[in-house]
Amino acid sequence: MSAQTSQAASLSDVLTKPWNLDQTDSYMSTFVPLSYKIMVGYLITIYFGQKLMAHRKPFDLQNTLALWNFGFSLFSGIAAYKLIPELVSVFMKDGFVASYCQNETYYTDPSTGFWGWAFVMSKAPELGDTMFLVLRKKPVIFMHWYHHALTFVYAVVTYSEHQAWARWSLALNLAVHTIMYFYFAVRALNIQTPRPVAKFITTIQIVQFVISCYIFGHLVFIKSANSVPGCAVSWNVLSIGGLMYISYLFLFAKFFYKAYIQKRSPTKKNE
Ligand SMILES: CC(C)(COP(=O)(O)OP(=O)(O)OC[C@H]1O[C@@H](n2cnc3c(N)ncnc32)[C@H](O)[C@@H]1OP(=O)(O)O)[C@@H](O)C(=O)NCCC(=O)NCCSC(=O)CC(=O)O
Repeated sequence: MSAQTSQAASLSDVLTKPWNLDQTDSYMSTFVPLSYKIMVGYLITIYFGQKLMAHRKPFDLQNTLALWNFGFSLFSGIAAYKLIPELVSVFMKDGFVASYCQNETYYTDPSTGFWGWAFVMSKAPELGDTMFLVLRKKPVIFMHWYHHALTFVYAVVTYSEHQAWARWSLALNLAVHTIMYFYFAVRALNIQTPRPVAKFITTIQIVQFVISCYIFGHLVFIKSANSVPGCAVSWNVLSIGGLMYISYLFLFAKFFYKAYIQKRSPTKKNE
């Protein structure tokens, strides 16, 4: 094989050339290892960023943060609009199990393929959420940085391994994030919202993780018993994702208990 043909596709190839899964896979073959390095860089930046900010005044970034959050809310809304109809259509046509076992044209279709990939890639700039917390000298709770770091790497791996389950993961997360980022944008503008609004958002986050855990449990069973031949799921994703969703469910349930039952804000001081 010549050096030219073995060269991986670049980000601009994926963005500017017509959608081609082989090309995206080629790009992702370099992005997967890079995502682990980005995750480590992210954790180091939080650590040293907080140390650096310890003796400085917090930056006043209200408007930038509002714009940032509105941007993510809008992006999530558009991506949800592009991806959810495909989930509904597969669900109606082939049933619930098929919707997390069969890829169909999810990855090869130019619309769902691209928007699914765009969702995964958006997890990198989403790490910027934490930089706003650091620069504004707000507590960075364990649940926040753990969630951001792990979700990023997990999303990249899941997409790269063409998991049919991604269809659910993306639809759920995009729907929740459209509302959550809108809430954060409104809050960044210092607009007060009734407490039930936050409670509703935490609830839909928890519902998202309950559905994810249920599907994962079933996928473990399917994979172990090979009861659905050709089910597009790997042990790699089942093990990382399974542990991830169980831990998220636990952390968000604990957050719910603290914030809305004990009424002690978990984000106003470190846990
Ligand atoms: C209702 C929630 C969305 C938010 O609850 P909170 O108690 O944190 O809400 P709050 O209104 O008291 O305070 C929000 C504070 O966060 C600041 N803030 C603004 N934008 C933010 C952003 N993009 N990410 C994290 N924090 C942000 C606000 O300025 C405000 O600070 P101040 O008022 O002090 O100026 C909750 O369910 C939640 O997720 N809390 C965990 C915090 C978090 O980081 N969540 C996002 C990632 S989890 C996620 O994304 C799950 C998923 O995948 O669905």
